[in-house]
Amino acid sequence: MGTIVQFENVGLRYGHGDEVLTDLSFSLTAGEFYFLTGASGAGKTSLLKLLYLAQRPSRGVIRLFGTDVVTMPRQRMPGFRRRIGVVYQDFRLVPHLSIADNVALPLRIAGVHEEEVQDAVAEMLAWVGLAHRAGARPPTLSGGEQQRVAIARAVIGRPELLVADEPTGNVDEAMADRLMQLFASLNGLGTTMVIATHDMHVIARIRAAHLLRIEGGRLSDPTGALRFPPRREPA
Ligand SMILES: Nc1ncnc2c1ncn2[C@@H]1O[C@H](COP(=O)(O)OP(=O)(O)OP(=O)(O)O)[C@@H](O)[C@H]1O
Repeated sequence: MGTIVQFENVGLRYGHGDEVLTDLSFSLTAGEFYFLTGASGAGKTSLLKLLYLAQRPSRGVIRLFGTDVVTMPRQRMPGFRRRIGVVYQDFRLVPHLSIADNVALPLRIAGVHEEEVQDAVAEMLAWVGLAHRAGARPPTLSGGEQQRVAIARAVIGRPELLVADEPTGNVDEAMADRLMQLFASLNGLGTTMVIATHDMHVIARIRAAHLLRIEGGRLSDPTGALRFPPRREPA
């Protein structure tokens, strides 16, 4: 498996403040499962934003799918973003669209045939336990339900890279287990996973996953995934 993400001496500061991410140099291997942990404010969301191209670094090089995305012309960004599924911490659902239409968005943008879209949306909504709410608008859902819609939308297009920010933060343990099964299946189909979470129960669900930890804007690597060839164990 090749390298899907490569950071070289990356730093990030917001405005004129101190660097919130410092000297990040690592690469992620395609097809692997990574958890990102760290205390509140350590820089997890900032690192994920760099990964899904919502933020440019203040210094350093980031290569995604083999291309330097820092110097890449802006007009190429949307093509790259379509290869990445994102579960945002604040969900970012489109409030005036039904849940089914929110989940369908990535497939419609990709020009998938409508019949196929309908089947895939029905399957995804059933998986996240929201088939009965398909016609509802996001503002009428609970936080946990909105989170499940956001996950369904992020995974439906089988992205090459899935980036998720605390994706089980608003659901109970049984649903968290179910969502982790969904992530494991997607990973089994070849998607590289990067999931920020505080939840050790969730981390324990994926035995083959690598753990990355951010402390004070610096990355450490308790499982050695970044220094040695990745382990491959059954999930
Ligand atoms: N848009 C911004 N402007 C200025 N500072 C920011 C901005 N976003 C984040 N920060 C600062 O960057 C640091 C890292 O924040 P970040 O959101 O990446 O942490 P986190 O590990 O995701 O935290 P949490 O677990 O609470 O979501 C914090 O000190 C935060 O205040």
